[in-house]
Amino acid sequence: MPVITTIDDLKRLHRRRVPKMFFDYCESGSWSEQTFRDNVSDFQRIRFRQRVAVDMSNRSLRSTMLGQEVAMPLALSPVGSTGMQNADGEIKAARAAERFGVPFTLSTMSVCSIEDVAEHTSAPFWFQLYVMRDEDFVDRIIERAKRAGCSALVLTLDLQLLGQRHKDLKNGLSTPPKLTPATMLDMSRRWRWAYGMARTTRRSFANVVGHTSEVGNIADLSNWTNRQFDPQLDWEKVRKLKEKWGGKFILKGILDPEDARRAAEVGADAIIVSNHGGRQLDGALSTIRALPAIRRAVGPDMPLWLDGGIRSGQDMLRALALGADATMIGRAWLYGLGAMGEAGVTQALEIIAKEADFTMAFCGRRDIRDFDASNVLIPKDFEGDWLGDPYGVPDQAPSGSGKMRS
Ligand SMILES: Cc1cc2nc3c(=O)[nH]c(=O)nc-3n(C[C@H](O)[C@H](O)[C@H](O)COP(=O)(O)O)c2cc1C
Ligand SMILES: O=C(O)C(=O)c1ccccc1
Repeated sequence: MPVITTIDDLKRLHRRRVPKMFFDYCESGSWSEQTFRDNVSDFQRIRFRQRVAVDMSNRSLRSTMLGQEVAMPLALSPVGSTGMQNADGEIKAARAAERFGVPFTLSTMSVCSIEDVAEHTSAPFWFQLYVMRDEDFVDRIIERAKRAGCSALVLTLDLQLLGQRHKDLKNGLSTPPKLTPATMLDMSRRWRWAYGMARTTRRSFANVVGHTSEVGNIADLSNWTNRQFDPQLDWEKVRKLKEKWGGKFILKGILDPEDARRAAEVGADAIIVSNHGGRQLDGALSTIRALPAIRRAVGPDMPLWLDGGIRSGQDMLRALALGADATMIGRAWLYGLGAMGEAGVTQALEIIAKEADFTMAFCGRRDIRDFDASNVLIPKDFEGDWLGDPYGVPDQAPSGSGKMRS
């Protein structure tokens, strides 16, 4: 058993313990994967300002998201098919998040159902909705999320079509997975994973199966879901869904300042700046580079959460410094889950918290809520210099001038 001290260590163990088909599913971006890579590498360009001889005792990572107290300003992003990375994965991840004190988001495309996760946790979680063509499906799943006590609806806007990921196509990834002699051999070699999957009955998209008469009878669930993603989603539908839900309403998948303004106009309680982890529009900006202009577009008071590319506590701080109020992680917790189940998700959260805590201290901050643009150095060309620039880069560099978001 290797010593685990970083998110990368968890990823290596995930790769070893989970069938290649599912590891690849987690680790892919669309097409050339440029945006997937940029999401991670653009963070590295932001440097910290080391400060000394500042009292570093009594530090706090605590913050709030939608008025809810959180152990650190970070939530678990929704990840479809989580229960295929590790048996009962959604329940394990939700429990790890609850124990740690950060929100968990359950994907529409989950293996464990909404009710099943609610039964195995006590803190309310958030439900992520994919808008499907079948309105009856959408109505009923919203009702189920309400009944299960979900405390916020996260509406994902960047998947009206499913992005093309070469690895998944080459691996023949589908639900249920295609079982060839090669994939079966691979699965049997990952004995921990296989043992877990053999013991559980949770092996398909439980939120969807049995929900309409169509699903449950068909052999290839993937086909049904891919056909169901709604290409006609528009802002009017978004507004109606907000009304239908009637509770805290979060919009996920915003990457453009114009769309961020629209999201604020329809009354989103929070906006998640996201490009779906580089899995949808390849060649789009990384989320950390898109963030400052989005903050300028929506003003200081709109809750903005950055999602995409976060692999350390340092990245979480960088996002806060560039204008986010909080952050979301996808793969970072999924690596933990694939590597070691619930304990792995907990370890991912502990790694991030520890890195953030030390980095904050070295920068002369004791309270994460005070970490801001004055704590980092941003390269002059960071926001780019694009032709016909909708991102409106200001002449004045934000660093050193106090909070970028105020
Ligand atoms: C394997 C995988 C499955 C995902 N499934 C969903 C999903 O069902 N719903 C959703 O809104 N986003 C989904 N996403 C996107 C994540 O919520 C999140 O935006 C992304 O992972 C953030 O990037 P990061 O992995 O670099 O943290 C998925 C991402 C991955 C890697
Ligand atoms: O893979 C994804 O990114 C995703 O969101 C999804 C789409 C369909 C089924 C499961 C997850």
